[in-house]
Amino acid sequence: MSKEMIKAEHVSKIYGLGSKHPYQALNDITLTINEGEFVCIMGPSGAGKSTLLNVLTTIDFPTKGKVFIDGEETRTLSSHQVGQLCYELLGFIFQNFNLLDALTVKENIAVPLSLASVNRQEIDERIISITSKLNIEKLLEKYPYECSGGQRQRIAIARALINHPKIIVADEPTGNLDSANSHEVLDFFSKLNTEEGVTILMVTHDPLIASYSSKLLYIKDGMIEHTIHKEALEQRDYFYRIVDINSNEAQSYFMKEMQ
Ligand SMILES: Nc1ncnc2c1ncn2[C@@H]1O[C@H](COP(=O)(O)OP(=O)(O)OP(=O)(O)O)[C@@H](O)[C@H]1O
Repeated sequence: MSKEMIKAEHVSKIYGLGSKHPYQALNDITLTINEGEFVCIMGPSGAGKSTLLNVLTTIDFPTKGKVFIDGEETRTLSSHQVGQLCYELLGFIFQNFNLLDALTVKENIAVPLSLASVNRQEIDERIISITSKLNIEKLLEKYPYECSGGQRQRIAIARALINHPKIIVADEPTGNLDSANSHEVLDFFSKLNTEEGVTILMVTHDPLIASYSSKLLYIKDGMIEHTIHKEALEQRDYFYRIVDINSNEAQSYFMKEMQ
């Protein structure tokens, strides 16, 4: 049986609880993400995609319900333990890259290891290995603002992977890239997933990007509306199913708005 990497039990998230205008962003979500799955979260703007990603990965915590990462219930951990869990298991990649312009590319990539007091030689070896895989080994002494968007995204990916995470967490990771760069990044993620068994959890708006996943969670109004498994489907047929769900949902939204 596959190992459960992330599990959510009856998770709800209410922003501004106790304020005049509380907002329920997630409503009673239960799900499991097994080791080696590549899960995409899709849904309309404001549906709760980023909130779900954040709550599943310790960036935020549920108002109600429980989240487990590798069997640990996140709410019960101290902030030190959360930091340790993130370092050992999770690699984060965001749309806006979150690179530090005052540091060189090499220093940016080394940040997670420097924070964990890994020795210099080990840091250098890991940087050489990951940057050559991502074809950015010539950029190490540059600063992020001297690099292109595609290069910056690869630097952010290198930083996320430098601690050999078991789970990659990505929120619109290709949102700022052109389609050639997006597909290069997705091919890289796919390889990590199929060849190294890295679990991937990703938010995207793009059905073509989502068609690289093995499971799609379509969320609407803070609830999981559809779950689709790729299983034996060809990527093309899986893509069409994802497109169908998105367009059916867009159509019913339009009909509701027009009434
Ligand atoms: N810190 C916050 N305080 C109050 N409400 C919030 C907060 N963060 C998000 N929300 C609200 O929660 C809902 C879900 O937000 P979320 O960012 O998860 O949506 P999303 O599906 O990722 O949207 P998008 O595709 O537009 O990025 C939205 O209505 C948003 O306005």
